[in-house]
Amino acid sequence: MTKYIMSFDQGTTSSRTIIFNEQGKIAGMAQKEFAQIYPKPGWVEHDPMEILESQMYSAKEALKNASLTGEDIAAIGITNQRETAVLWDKHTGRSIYNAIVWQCRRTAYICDELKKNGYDEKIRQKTGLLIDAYFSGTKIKWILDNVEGAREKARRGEILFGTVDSWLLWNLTGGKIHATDYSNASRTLVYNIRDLKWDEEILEILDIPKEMLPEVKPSSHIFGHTARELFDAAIPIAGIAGDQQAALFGQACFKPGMAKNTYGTGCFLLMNTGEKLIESKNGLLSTISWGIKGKVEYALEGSIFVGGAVIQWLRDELKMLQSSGESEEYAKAVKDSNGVYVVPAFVGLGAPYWDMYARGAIFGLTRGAKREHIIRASLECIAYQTMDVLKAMEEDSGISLKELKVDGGASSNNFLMQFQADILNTAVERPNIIETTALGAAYLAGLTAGYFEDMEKISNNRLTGRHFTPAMEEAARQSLISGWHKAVARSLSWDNI
Ligand SMILES: Nc1ncnc2c1ncn2[C@@H]1O[C@H](COP(=O)(O)OP(=O)(O)O)[C@@H](O)[C@H]1O
Ligand SMILES: O=P(O)(O)OC[C@H](O)CO
Repeated sequence: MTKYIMSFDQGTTSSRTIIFNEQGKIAGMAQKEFAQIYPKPGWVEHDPMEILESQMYSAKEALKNASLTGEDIAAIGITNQRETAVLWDKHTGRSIYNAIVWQCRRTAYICDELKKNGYDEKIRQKTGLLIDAYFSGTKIKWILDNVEGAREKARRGEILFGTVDSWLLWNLTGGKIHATDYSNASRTLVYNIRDLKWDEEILEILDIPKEMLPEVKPSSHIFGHTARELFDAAIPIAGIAGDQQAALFGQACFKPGMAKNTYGTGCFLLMNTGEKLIESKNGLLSTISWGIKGKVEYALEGSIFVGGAVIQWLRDELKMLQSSGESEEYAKAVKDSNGVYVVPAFVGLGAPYWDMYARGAIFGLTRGAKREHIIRASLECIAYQTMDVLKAMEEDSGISLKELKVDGGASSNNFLMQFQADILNTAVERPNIIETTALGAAYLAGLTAGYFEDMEKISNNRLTGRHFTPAMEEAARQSLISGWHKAVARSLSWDNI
């Protein structure tokens, strides 16, 4: 009987399940959006139960769409929005606070304190990360500081922490397995990516009890089996990776120097650096890409906090669009942005600026500025931000990319992809399947389950979809870029001066 791999892609705005066959083709899929909770400016939360329920709903729908049952699934792969922190009670299985989302800025004051105490270099050396509210460490501390009795219970091992993969794994296995993989652990700010251990010293600085942390396992590994009542089958959960690392795997970027950019809620440009841990001098992160067969490999990462989310903002908050896809027509309806620049620093700016206090702004408005210009400028800012991190990456790695591999929801926008190629003056290559995050998790699970033979076979599955070739005059390019940098400079430090 033919079997399939089921991927759970738990993203920032929706939970998706995609079922793949042996050629990496999609046999069925389903998706469910869930609520974004903004209790205060700059704060972002999710309800952990809604994360779980939306994921389970999409899994059942995907099976139905593909006319399959749990018995047809050889293995499950999990991939997830990273850094988002969930704390739950081991006995009741209930979360003790909403999930604090990676975008949330509430712990900026804890980060300032850490910086004031001179921990920057130590933390960078050990974790490959910078001190920023983005990562899980200060979010865990915040919950422990703010939920009465939580720290004592955590010390007794009664409260558990997990990134979203761990939360799903715990629930899928009926509360039996508390684990994560190397790639997710490397985003917590408390994991030593050189020694491959939770870092006792950083844990002490943040007053986080070690007892609450998950076991860290390889990304391609049998973590456990689903509780039989969920899918009428005990399916092995055989792969876990953070969504950006999973996309790197799904794009078959297996060799050092290979890179991809994913355009989802944020944008994340990752370059495989193999077994070498490259320290950035230009505001990028060093992170674990995956651990397979007793070996971990590293990546350089440029994290952009708001990518496709700027389009979602135009749609949901400003009501300028009915759908995200519509942005393409509006952008093409005008010949340029008419001097308008959008800086989408809604939750500060990530790489390479790392300013927790930058805030969003629209510059260059004149009486002639129309809705189309603002929509176009919103798409353009996604490409400018990618240009900034790509430049940093080329400097750090000494590698000049001949072509940028892209994926993620917003990469379906042809205007954006052409503008990206133009502004980079580098070709952009979009694969046939832009769901590479889910595909990467399926590959990781399928390798362990013996479903995919090896990484070479996986590389052969990759089909190129469309190439975008740069076509902008150099003078025009330089002039647009300088306008962008002027706009960014004016949005910095907005919230703390
Ligand atoms: N055609 C499009 N043009 C521009 N943005 C888009 C388009 N389609 C989707 N998006 C944006 O991409 C994001 C969704 O991409 P996805 O990869 O599903 O994200 P995530 O995994 O972060 O939830 C949303 O922010 C949405 O606004
Ligand atoms: O949900 P996504 O796809 O935007 O990914 C979020 C990242 O993992 C945050 O680091």
